[in-house]
Amino acid sequence: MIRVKICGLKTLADVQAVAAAGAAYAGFNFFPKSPRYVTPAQARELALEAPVGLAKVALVVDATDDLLDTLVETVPLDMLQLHGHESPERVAEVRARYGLPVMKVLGVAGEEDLAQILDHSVVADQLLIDAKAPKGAVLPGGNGVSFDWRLIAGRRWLRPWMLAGGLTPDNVAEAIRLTGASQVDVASGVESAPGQKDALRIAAFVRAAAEAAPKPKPAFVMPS
Ligand SMILES: O=C(O)c1ccccc1N[C@@H]1O[C@H](COP(=O)(O)O)[C@@H](O)[C@H]1O
Repeated sequence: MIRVKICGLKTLADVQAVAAAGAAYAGFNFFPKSPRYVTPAQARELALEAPVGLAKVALVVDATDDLLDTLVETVPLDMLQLHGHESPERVAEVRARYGLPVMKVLGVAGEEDLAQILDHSVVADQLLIDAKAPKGAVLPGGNGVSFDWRLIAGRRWLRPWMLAGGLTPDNVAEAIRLTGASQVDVASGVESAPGQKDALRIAAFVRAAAEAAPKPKPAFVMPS
């Protein structure tokens, strides 16, 4: 089974579309420059509407303890997604301070970016392997940019991981087959305009990911 995270939900209709499609994670974005930004109070209202079983993830970028304190006190959360330049030491600190699972995002553009994944896999609960943001981009993620998936084909890490970066309903199946990902994350690829989620694209994305899941091998039957 492929677990899908839809990131950057802003409305109740978004939460309903994500739940109806069968996604596993709903992401709320607390990076103020993002077109997907929500305030802690808005996220609280949305998170309270999420059905049981839909994990609520807070996306933050180099967040201060003050922001994290506010989020954890305001929003019922299941996971923190650290999408900035957080060091392994900071990841460990956040984990210890809040007692929530932490997913650390690592940006990949080339082979040289793979070592950092190993460093973080010792401390994070999950890893999110995303494309590195293009030079000069305002957003550190959510740019609809992919990396060369062959760089991580067949690789395994110590922790559960997700693939992100430029995924869409049209390419997610190929991305899963090439990388062996069992979890995928998308923001812009299921939108009709920046920050505007599209329920049909969300459903198509989750369906395409599910169809790409490796099929269980039939049991071997001894010929008589
Ligand atoms: O989506 C954003 O606006 C965003 C802002 C700041 C950091 C991360 C952000 N999004 C994350 O990036 C991945 C990939 O996005 P995309 O699918 O390529 O648009 C996304 O899944 C979010 O976790």
